Amino acid sequence: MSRSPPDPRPPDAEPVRPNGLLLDTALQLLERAGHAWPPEAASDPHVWMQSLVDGLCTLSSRDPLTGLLNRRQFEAALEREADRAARSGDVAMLLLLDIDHFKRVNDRYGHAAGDEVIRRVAQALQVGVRPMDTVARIGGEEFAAVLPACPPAYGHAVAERVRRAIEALEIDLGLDQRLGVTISIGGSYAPQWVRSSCTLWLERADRQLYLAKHQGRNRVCLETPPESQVSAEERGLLLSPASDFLPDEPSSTS
Ligand SMILES: Nc1nc2c(ncn2[C@@H]2O[C@H](COP(=O)(O)OP(=O)(O)OP(=O)(O)O)[C@@H](O)[C@H]2O)c(=O)[nH]1
Repeated sequence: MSRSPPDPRPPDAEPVRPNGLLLDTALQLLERAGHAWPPEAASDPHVWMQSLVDGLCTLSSRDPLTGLLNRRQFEAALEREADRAARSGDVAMLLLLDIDHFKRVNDRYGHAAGDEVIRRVAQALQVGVRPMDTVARIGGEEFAAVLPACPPAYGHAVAERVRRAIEALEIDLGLDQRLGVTISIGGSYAPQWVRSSCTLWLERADRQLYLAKHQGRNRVCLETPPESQVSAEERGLLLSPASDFLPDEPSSTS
């Protein structure tokens, strides 16, 4: 006879009722976020459950204002990219982007206008990079992007393209009001062949962002890519098949 698993919660804890409070809360959250249920969800419980789970996953991984990834998910993506750069020797670039004088936008036009500016900047950033790049909103008016396979020869051009696209935005605030904003961008590269920490990678980009702000804003500052400390011979060893490292077969004539 099968027995139910032990309940680890204290004996006086409220029972978790799948159709009770928990579910109500989840449904309220989805409703507030404007979750779109597929029409079949009304008649098919599997579709309903899948849509519920998908909706909750989206809520926990995306920024509700812009739909971009949130900071937590971005850090996970950055970890994966740092690993890949260390293993493959691929050059990955990290960009940190911060809207200039954003406080003035809120103060002058109101918080709703500020939100609209954040949404439009997010859209411009998303379309300004490749589909393989990861873009996130990591703070109030701060964004980040990690761009795999982005060598220094292209890095500046890519960041400049994004900066110019945002500078060219004409943000419609209604009542015939149009607003332009600028953005400062700092960037750094993941060290190839060496597993560094994402914290250090972020700190280096943040230093460049500070420089961009300090030098007058509306500009791109990228660090000089770190010189690889790995020699060509070592790289060869890293890429060789594992069989190259097996000890030689003992000779039968010795
Ligand atoms: N509308 C809106 N404003 C936000 C949001 N999150 C943060 N902010 C505002 O963003 C502003 C950030 O201002 P600061 O950090 O002083 O920076 P700044 O005015 O952009 O100046 P610099 O970065 O130095 O160019 C603050 O006024 C915050 O209240 C949001 O989600 N919506």
